[in-house]
Amino acid sequence: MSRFIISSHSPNEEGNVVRVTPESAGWEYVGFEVYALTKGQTLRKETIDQEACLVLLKGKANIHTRHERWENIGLRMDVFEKIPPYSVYVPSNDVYEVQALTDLELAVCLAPGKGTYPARLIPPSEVGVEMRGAGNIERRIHNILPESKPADSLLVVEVFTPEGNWSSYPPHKHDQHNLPHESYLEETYYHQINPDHGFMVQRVYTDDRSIDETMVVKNGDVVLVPKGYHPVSAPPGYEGYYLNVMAGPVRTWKFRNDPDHEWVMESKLAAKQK
Ligand SMILES: O=C[C@H](O)[C@@H](O)[C@H](O)CC(=O)O
Repeated sequence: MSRFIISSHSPNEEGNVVRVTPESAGWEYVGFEVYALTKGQTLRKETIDQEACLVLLKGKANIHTRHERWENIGLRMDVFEKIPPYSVYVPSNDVYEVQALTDLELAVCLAPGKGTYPARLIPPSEVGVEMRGAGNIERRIHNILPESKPADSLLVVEVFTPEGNWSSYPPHKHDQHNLPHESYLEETYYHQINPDHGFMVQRVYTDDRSIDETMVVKNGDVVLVPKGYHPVSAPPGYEGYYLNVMAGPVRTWKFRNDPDHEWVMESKLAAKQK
């Protein structure tokens, strides 16, 4: 098993099925958790020194923070409905309580917080939707918490890769603090697959090939991307979903394509124009 794959497990007593901390990942910024809560179950956490983006992957909930409450939020009952999710942004030094109104799958995206912004609801209407690429590198993007929306560190996005297509392609990286050309962002991929017995292929590799791992990813796996390029491929018959969390010293997404392969994007876009 690759050192970059963290597999989900059955829910523990608080419903947690996977947890990545900066310490467990061996990096500084990104944390990530997924909870599978049954109807009526409650999860309560303090954010302390981290900001959080609570993404309702599927199901409905009441969510309260220290000063705010949102009742009966949630729309999709499966990520592959491909409708943008409800999310809640919670700053550091706050607390959140999630009451599951249905069986609920909740992603908790974490990064260092300074308490700059108040807790807020991010409804589906505020999630930017775009189709990126063309042909067999076209994919659907839901920009849940992009750098155009306020947060201290977090960037959160979800991606749908059609069967037989590639995403995060041409391969790109963001592992150098070299603005304005490139930003240093740690990244997690939380994968789901439809149908769920399928697999995805993800490669993580660096220019010097000091890292070069090609992984078979199962439903519910988290892939850590500490550095390097990180393309994803969906085999025929299997649609891929992943939720990305990114964070680093500066909250901006400036990536560099692998120069060997960046011609592919222009080629596919040109072919689409014909
Ligand atoms: O750096 C961002 C992540 O790799 C993905 O969100 C990627 O950009 C998704 C895509 O372009 O297919």
